[in-house]
Amino acid sequence: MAKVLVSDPIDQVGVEILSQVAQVDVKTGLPPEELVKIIPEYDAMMLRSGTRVTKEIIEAATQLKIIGRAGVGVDNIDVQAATRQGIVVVNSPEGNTIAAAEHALAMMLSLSRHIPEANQSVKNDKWERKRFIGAEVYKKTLGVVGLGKIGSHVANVAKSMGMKLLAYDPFISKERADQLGCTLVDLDLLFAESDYITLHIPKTKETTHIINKESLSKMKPNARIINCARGGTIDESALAEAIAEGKIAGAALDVFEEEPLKESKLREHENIILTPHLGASTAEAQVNVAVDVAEQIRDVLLGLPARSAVNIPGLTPDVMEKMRPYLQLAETLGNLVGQLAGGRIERLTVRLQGELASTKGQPIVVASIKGLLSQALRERVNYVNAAIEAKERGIRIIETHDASIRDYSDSLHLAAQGSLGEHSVTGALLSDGEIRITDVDGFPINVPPSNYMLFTVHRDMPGIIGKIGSLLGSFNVNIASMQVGRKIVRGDAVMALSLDDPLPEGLLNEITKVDGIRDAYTVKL
Ligand SMILES: NC(=O)c1ccc[n+]([C@@H]2O[C@H](COP(=O)([O-])OP(=O)(O)OC[C@H]3O[C@@H](n4cnc5c(N)ncnc54)[C@H](O)[C@@H]3O)[C@@H](O)[C@H]2O)c1
Ligand SMILES: O=C(O)[C@H](O)COP(=O)(O)O
Repeated sequence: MAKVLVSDPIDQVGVEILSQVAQVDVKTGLPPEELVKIIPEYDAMMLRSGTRVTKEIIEAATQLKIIGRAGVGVDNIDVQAATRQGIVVVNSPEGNTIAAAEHALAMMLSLSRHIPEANQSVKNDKWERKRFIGAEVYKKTLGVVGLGKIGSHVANVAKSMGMKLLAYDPFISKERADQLGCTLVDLDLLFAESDYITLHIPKTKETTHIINKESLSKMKPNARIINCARGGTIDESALAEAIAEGKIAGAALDVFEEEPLKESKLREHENIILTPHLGASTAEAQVNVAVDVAEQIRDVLLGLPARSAVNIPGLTPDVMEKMRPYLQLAETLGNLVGQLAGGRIERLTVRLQGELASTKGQPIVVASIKGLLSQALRERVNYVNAAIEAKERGIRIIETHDASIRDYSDSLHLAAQGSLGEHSVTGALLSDGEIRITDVDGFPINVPPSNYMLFTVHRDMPGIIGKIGSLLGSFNVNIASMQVGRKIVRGDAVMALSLDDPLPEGLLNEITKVDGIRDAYTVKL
């Protein structure tokens, strides 16, 4: 039975789903060295932001097939290392959207009305009504940085509270911003005009310290900042300083450069509200993310695709289901052309032909690469790491689309340029989904792929087919089917044989010695 390690607290419903297919061990708060020690036993891992899945842990994870993040952010996982090792990383992109948005809104209102301090004051037996004069958000300007799922929900609610909305998100269209009632502006204008600034961005190179000493100096003295997105997007010491000097009015932070928060000046100011990364911590969100991710882990352990894999973009279950026959075709052709080309492959061209040309090529390209590398890497190559493995081997991938119809309404053409020369193959699907190899090196044929195949390039002359047949017979190799493709009579031709048995050692060499044979290749599909 498969084994799943749950290394952060998740809702019990997730554990129940995983238990349908696996032994589930819930071991939270393990130090990294302990994780490195135990991870080789596990097929899957499920976590939240509390576990750092480092390169060392991934390299020790020899059985691991999937890492499930019960939440959105995967910045605590070395996704690159996982991808290289063919481990799928999945998350729950929407399970905690509402929880995080509501936390940001709660932070904004708490800041405006001094709720945490007022609460503390009453609990300390005081009644300080004058001390806690607040500010209304009605008719104030909210600057939303990052207008994705959470930013959009915050904008929607803020609009209904009568706020004016500015937004900065270089990847969002004006139409989308208009729909949400937001005016898209540049960052400097957003900083200068906003009374409240809320961050809903991932931490990237561009967003690291997007709020810093300089941007803080552009803000209004009454500006209040909310960060329920990611630590590191704000320069915390610059923020503490700006608030201490009265340059801005306050901040509410749920996420920090280092978590848990260590010694920090942020703790010193009354008008800074701090929560311990609680954005996703609602009962509802925890059920949503646990179900979403546990189901994906269960599916992957059952050999099914995951719906939100962050490192197999575009290969959702829908796409996999619809494209399955074409992915199989691409893998078969990739495997075939890789073996025909032999040696070191330098370039793979994938051409989607006929009606297939209108399809998104990426899944087919990935499947072609997987097939191409399968002889060298066996089960180590999968949809997750195929592209990265090709890149690391210096294989240039070219994807082209050609809508002109040939013999089949749609077909796939692969050409591999290698250290030993260039070879190409074309294949198509019959109406029942069966694969046909329809062309090898420009010679038309029509053969189904089979486990053991022999391809020869020879002079089209009498007797040659008989000689090959007798030679195979003398080695007790049974021919299941045979086809010859030629362009002109008595010119060059290609022979494709499907064999019931593998070629015995030395036979290929004998075949190449037959008069008229130019080349011979054995292939195992
Ligand atoms: N505090 C929490 O507990 C909690 C909970 C959930 C999500 N989050 C975090 O909130 C953030 C937003 O999550 P989401 O689900 O809305 O993600 P999302 O992907 O839907 O939205 C992110 C938006 O940021 C935009 N963006 C990217 N780079 C940008 C840049 N340089 N400048 C401006 N905008 C940029 C993107 O275009 C996108 O629209 C993530 O970092 C996520 O990890 C935190
Ligand atoms: O990225 C996320 O989903 C949030 O940061 C939530 O993190 P958590 O699952 O550790 O609460």
